[in-house]
Amino acid sequence: MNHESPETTTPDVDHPPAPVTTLVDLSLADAERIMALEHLVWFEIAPGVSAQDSLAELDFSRTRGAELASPTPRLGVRPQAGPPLAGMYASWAMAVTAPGADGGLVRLPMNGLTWVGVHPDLRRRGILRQMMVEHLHSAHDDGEAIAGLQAAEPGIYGRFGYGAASLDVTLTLGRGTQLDAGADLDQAAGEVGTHIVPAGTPEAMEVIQRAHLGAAESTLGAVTRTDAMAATWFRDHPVARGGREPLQAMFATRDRELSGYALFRRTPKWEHGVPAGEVQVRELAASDPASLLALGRRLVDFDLTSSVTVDGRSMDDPLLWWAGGPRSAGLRAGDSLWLRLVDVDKALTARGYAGAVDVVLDVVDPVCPWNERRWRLTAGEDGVGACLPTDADADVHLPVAALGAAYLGSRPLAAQAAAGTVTERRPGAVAELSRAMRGDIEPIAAIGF
Ligand SMILES: CC(=O)SCCNC(=O)CCNC(=O)[C@H](O)C(C)(C)COP(=O)(O)OP(=O)(O)OC[C@H]1O[C@@H](n2cnc3c(N)ncnc32)[C@H](O)[C@@H]1OP(=O)(O)O
Repeated sequence: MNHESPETTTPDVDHPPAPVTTLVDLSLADAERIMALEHLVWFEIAPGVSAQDSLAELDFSRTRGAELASPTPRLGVRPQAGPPLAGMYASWAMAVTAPGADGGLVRLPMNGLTWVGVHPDLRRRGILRQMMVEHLHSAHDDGEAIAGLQAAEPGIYGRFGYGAASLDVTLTLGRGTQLDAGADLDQAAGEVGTHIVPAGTPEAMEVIQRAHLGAAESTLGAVTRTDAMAATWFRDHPVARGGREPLQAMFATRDRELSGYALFRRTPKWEHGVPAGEVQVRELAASDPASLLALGRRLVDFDLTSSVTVDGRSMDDPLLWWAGGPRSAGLRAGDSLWLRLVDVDKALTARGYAGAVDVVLDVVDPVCPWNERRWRLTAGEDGVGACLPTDADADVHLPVAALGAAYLGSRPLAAQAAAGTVTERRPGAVAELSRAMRGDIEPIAAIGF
């Protein structure tokens, strides 16, 4: 599919004309110009990582580039294989765990956007907008009802209909932090075995992926990698990791069954002869609280270390409260997963509800106009939902981003109404919808992608 931006003819110094760009498929043959763009956009060159290794994670069936239709010759540029890229984006066929019917959870496909970048010479001239329109329209054509991303900057994606649906909570725990979980969990955690292996081998990567998918079944908000992504995700580049150790995997097992994993690195450090090594935990997930407790206890108990930083947690994470709460755990938080309902009806039918609901939604969505209409959302006491077009009067008027924000059961619509984003047209409708969409616990942060 090619979308072309309209050509502007009136010169305007403050608002330069939108460049005419064409969106094209990218392949490994474009490696040189992809890396040239990426280096300019991210100015973050990992030493020791080849272009081939960097690009191995991309799914080239879902990777697109923006080419200038008429590139002008540029002084000081050596000839390249093709015209330089004005921008690019890629996506992966991922999955997310959402609230299900009857108090359960449901795993749903999610189009995960990544590698978004526009050449600095061409920024703020509409190229991202062109790529986002194509991305969301392609997802619609391909039947992908839910799209997600992690935003490099928080101000970018709301205008494209994404809402921040989960928080990324980082905990910093001192070595030896007491994790007070109560006698029953203490006993259950005592029955969980843990062991450490280098994460970068094919054998370890296969087990990490199994543990990752297994834990996501019971973890609201969990975002998962495909098997293909997993095969390249944890390759370790000795030069790029600097003074830190190779990535390590810690596995939890109970009765020889895999029940959780942690991925971490330690950085050696000494202060006046006292060991002060730092542990950085990149991923931590378990299928049950006892396995999480067993992993957590080992992570805060490494010799020669003094602190452990754990990324990717939630406000309801047991680890946070076992450690004594936000002040004891040095809590910091930011936005994690941004969700976008590509097809409002399919996405709202796919998740479950906390109780009965019957509301007419008047959805505003200029980027995906097929959503911009009134929809009747119903669910019975069993929480099984259905969302169908209707001409009935609206009960709630809201932008599509508000539904993305509330989709994982966090960010209640009642709170969004209080903030002025959502408007009630029938008294009581916002509370009814808000309660039905609310989850029992806060979603976990997404993995980095
Ligand atoms: C999922 C991910 O991969 S997130 C990674 C995003 N990439 C980066 O941050 C890398 C560095 N930045 C860039 O490459 C570019 O500046 C981008 C991709 C952020 C923006 O690309 P541009 O082509 O300049 O955006 P474009 O001109 O299409 O702007 C579209 C809209 O977004 C707004 N916008 C663009 N960048 C930002 C920003 N960083 N913060 C807030 N608003 C922004 C524009 O003002 C414009 O708003 P409007 O349409 O409401 O008037």
